[in-house]
Amino acid sequence: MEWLEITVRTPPEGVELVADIFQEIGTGGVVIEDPAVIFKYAGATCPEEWAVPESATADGLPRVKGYLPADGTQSKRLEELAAVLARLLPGPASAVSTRTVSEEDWANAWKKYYKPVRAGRRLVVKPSWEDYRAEEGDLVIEMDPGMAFGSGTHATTCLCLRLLEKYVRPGGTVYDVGTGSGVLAVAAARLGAGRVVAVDIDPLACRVAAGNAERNGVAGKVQVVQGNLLEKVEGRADLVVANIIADVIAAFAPEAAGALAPGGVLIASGIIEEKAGLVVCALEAAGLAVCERDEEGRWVALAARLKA
Ligand SMILES: C[S@@+](CC[C@H](N)C(=O)[O-])C[C@H]1O[C@@H](n2cnc3c(N)ncnc32)[C@H](O)[C@@H]1O
Repeated sequence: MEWLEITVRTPPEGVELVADIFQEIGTGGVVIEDPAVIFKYAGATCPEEWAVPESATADGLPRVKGYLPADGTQSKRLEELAAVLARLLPGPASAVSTRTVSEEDWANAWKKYYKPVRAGRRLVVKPSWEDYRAEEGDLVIEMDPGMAFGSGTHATTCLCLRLLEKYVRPGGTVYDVGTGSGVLAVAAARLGAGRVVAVDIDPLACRVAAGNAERNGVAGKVQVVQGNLLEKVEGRADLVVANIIADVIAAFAPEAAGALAPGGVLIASGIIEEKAGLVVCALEAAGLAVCERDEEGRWVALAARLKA
């Protein structure tokens, strides 16, 4: 099915009005891209996590987008929109542009950029729809991340996979906190962990993670739990891995330390380099000694052992 994407650039005070007009001409939901909001949140967390197209912030003006089915009635409704806009928001400040998007392309566009990636010495993460000829010794993990984070290609995930190769012990228990697609939980199980608990706060991620555990033949080892950090998980693990963001990791350090068996290891990722010091301090305060630091670009991952 094809859709007409209508974009109206407007001064901030026009955003609500344009959104109302879209509702009136029957676009259903609207998308608002407001540079002020984007910068507020991107600045407060870290810009690398926000894949914001440059066009969305180029002139500092908000954009309101609505979608109409490209079914032959769209020209009439576009005319209505132009007439109402001219009346209510006169002047060059509000500009309308359109493009046709196909639902199929839209839902699947990301797939063409997702190719098998090697992380570490043995692990290879491959999309479920791609062929890959495994080399001797490869541990191939098949992923379909859907809408969940964790295709395996992000630097923060690769860092975790590399550290998992070093720290997973055969038969050990692993907690994967913020499992997303389940990529790290599946990797831990394939690397020989005896039991893996994969937790995510997002129910959609939990469904995707369970599907990926099944796809990789490790559903019997991987228990998926929906919950906040380790609130719903009892007992101790030999390894806890958490790829979230620096502030969450720092706050989570005492809970992680409490969930580790003596000598157990926390692998923490999703840490932008400016915040690595803050995380190291939090880990040490929680009784964890940093034993390894790995980096990719501006991302840092840490392995820290619970002091005996
Ligand atoms: C950056 S993704 C990591 C996904 C995957 N583990 C990977 O390494 O590619 C972070 C995940 O943490 C989850 N998350 C964020 N805050 C959480 C919390 N307080 N408790 C559990 N999961 C959380 C998010 O829903 C998201 O799926």
